[in-house]
Amino acid sequence: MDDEWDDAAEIVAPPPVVNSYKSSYEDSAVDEGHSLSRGRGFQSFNDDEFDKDVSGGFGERRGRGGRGGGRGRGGRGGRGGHRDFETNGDSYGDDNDRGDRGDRGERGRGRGRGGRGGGRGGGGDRDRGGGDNADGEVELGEDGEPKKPPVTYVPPEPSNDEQEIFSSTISSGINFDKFDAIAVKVSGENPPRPIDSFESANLRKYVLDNILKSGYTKPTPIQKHALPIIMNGRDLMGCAQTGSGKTAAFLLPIINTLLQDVRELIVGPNGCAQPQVIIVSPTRELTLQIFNEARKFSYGSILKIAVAYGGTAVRHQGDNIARGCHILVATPGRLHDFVDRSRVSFESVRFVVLDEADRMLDMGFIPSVEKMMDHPTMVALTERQTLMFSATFPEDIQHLAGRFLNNYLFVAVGIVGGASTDVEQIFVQVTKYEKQAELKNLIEENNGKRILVFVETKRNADFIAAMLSEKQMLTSSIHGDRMQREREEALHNFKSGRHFILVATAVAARGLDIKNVDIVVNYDLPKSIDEYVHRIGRTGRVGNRGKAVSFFDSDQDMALSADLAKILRQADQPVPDFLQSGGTATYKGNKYGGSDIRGGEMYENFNNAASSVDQGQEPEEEW
Ligand SMILES: Nc1ncnc2c1ncn2[C@@H]1O[C@H](COP(=O)(O)OP(=O)(O)OP(=O)(O)O)[C@@H](O)[C@H]1O
Repeated sequence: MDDEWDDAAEIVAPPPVVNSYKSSYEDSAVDEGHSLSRGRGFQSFNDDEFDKDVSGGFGERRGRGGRGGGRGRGGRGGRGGHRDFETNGDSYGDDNDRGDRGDRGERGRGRGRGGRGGGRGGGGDRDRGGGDNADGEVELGEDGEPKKPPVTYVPPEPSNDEQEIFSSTISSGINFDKFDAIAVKVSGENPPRPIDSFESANLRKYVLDNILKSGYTKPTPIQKHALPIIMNGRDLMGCAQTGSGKTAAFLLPIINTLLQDVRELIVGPNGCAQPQVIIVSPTRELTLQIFNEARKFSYGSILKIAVAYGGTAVRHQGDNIARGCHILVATPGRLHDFVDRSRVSFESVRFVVLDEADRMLDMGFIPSVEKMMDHPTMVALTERQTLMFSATFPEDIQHLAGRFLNNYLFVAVGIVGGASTDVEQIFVQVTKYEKQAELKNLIEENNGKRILVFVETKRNADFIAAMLSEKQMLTSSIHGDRMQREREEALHNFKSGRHFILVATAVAARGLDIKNVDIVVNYDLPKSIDEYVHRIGRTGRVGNRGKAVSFFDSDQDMALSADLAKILRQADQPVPDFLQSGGTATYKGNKYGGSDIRGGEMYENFNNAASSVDQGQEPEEEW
């Protein structure tokens, strides 16, 4: 179908929006989401059409039909008015998600979970399957397959209220100044000198003003190094502990460069937008968060920021993007949807950022990243800057990363893959039968504290949330089987304090910056140490103290014990006896600021890394 847009590169300013999360989320009706596209000289995306014939390629294996009704999600009946377990837990789901999550892929270690067994491919985010109607019955299409309703969810418009925009920051805590004592290792050719202060960083006024409005008084170590490196045109692989300001470390210099050296915003023929910055991250919620951070740091400037992530109406995002954007923040699946439709191309790219880069380069997401980096329209490696950030960066993944980087600098603040020392890590030895009672006790003892509970399966997330809600403990849940509206609502409820407990799968493990998370509970421990580090990093951010309580079940978790013991020792925390005898650690972080794989010795894992990618496994986007 011919769905040409206006050829003109004319940019129409987006309409002012006043919507807040509150008002939008409290309206449970599904918004058709057409409003922005009408009468503005742009031809809109047609969601139905978009959904129908997106073809091959990694990004768009969205697998909508397969998930939804086919798996008998009858248990989700009543989702329309569902309010996150305030009434009762009606969403047990019934996917066999133990198996689904088999190839979590962290560090390619696998830990014996095995692969998923095909059929659910997807190079990035995947729009939610439909197929089950409100009564939990499966609607079949002409082909007998579960019918795919178009995704109609239009997320709330971001606020334009200055106060709201700048209120997202977590205030720095008492240990913020201790960041400066952390050893920093910089390697690579001719690194520029780190900055001492934002004021001395040669930033443009807009940027500096926005930093001050954000309440930042001095840069964190990763910011001290990353700002001059990026502003000097260099590629960077940056590793620093969770909650230490990596987002601003790349956004500030990028925004500064865009404002310093302004280039025309190009919207090519047929409304194909040519963003100057592409930022990809592995989850929808993190993508949205980075989008809001980019809006914050560019507030008041001419820069246009757009966002693209799955589970939402394509038309709405497409229309925004088609107005032209300097910065596009996206999940890989939705990004490729737009690229394959020639709605986005990479000709004008100046910066490519992989946030949570080790995840983006693990065997699940690497096909999407390769597809983007090797895309015919992508600017050559030497003509763009490529930036990668994460708190964990296994050496095998660093090797893969090298192919996308040009003479890069490597900055490691503290131990690569180490846990934030501001998080007190407590372990409780339990059997699986004791976990529920243990969790209830913990919540009762910490009445009024904000608690983020991680579980391994989507089913368990729903089950635990329902169980707690029945006990009058207001709880939300977030996982890959919930609709995007529900996911955002759950996160909003938790962030706003409406619900004090959020039960989550690994979908919430990385990057999310939520104020006042007092305790992270690992109800189930993850299978990889990296994920453990990211999960507990949802608390204890920017110098605030946090606490993580992990239920250790010897029958399930023994394989992780040596890595856990090592992480604890590195953080100078006591190691319980039951973690002492757990075999060999796989995690290689050392006490001296981590390592740049170009140093030599670490090439040993290279072959393993390459072969795991060759298997072409899908990413675990449906955590
Ligand atoms: N220089 C600073 N001064 C005070 N607060 C800061 C500073 N830089 C960042 N922050 C705040 O610190 C919090 C954590 O930052 P951010 O989310 O970028 O951490 P991160 O290192 O990316 O963590 P993760 O590894 O979990 O993704 C945010 O609320 C951010 O606004």
